[in-house]
Amino acid sequence: MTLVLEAQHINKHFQKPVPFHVLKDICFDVKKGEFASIMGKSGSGKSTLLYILSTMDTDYDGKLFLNEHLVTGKPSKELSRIRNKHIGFVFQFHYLLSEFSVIENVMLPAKKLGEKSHAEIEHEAIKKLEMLHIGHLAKKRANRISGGEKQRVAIARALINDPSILMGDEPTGNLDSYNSENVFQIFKQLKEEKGLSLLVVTHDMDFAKRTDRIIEMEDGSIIS
Ligand SMILES: Nc1ncnc2c1ncn2[C@@H]1O[C@H](COP(=O)(O)OP(=O)(O)OP(=O)(O)O)[C@@H](O)[C@H]1O
Repeated sequence: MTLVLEAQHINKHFQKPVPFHVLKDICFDVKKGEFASIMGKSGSGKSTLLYILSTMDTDYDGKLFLNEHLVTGKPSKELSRIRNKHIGFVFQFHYLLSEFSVIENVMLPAKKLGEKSHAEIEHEAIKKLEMLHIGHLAKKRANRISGGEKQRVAIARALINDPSILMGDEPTGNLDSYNSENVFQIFKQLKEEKGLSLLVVTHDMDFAKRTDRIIEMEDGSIIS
């Protein structure tokens, strides 16, 4: 079975304010089409791990593979390109550019990648927005839509380059139960219909128990 993501013996230390071994020999993988969640108490190292797995943090020991290629040690420019093309990221806060329209926000990562024409990117962005049932919001300014709609726009933006894996750091943490369920159903649909792999840090047990696998962390280690 194809491994989309593989972490081998990831260790990380913070030096300040005091030396601290924050991630201890983390080993796991995410298979193609798998929807996994990471749970654990506050401070157990979930976000620190996710930032390494998403290639945003390169200061660690161990090896990280994406689509079975080693990404550890690659130069930052190459990593940035790999990240933009292969990893979609959804945060607790949507980080949309409020002065831009919804569709402009969604198009940005594809513009940055620079592999398609403006018209092709626009067409893709409309498709993504329609898939998430927010096609009618395309021309609206990003600060003129609701919180739940903003998170769906952030998901459309994360999907614009057709990534291999979608990662989320508390993607429903700022949403009410209706919109949280909506996001869960979108993720499930992406897995089932597109074969997308998903890895989501969450505190929401109701969310996590419906994913394929819960990776539980405690004090910087995976305990189950
Ligand atoms: N830049 C940093 N320097 C030093 N220590 C840090 C730094 N960032 C995080 N930590 C510490 O590392 C530990 C893990 O933090 P992390 O944010 O990964 O936990 P978490 O499991 O995601 O927590 P939460 O659920 O509250 O978001 C915590 O003890 C935190 O205080």
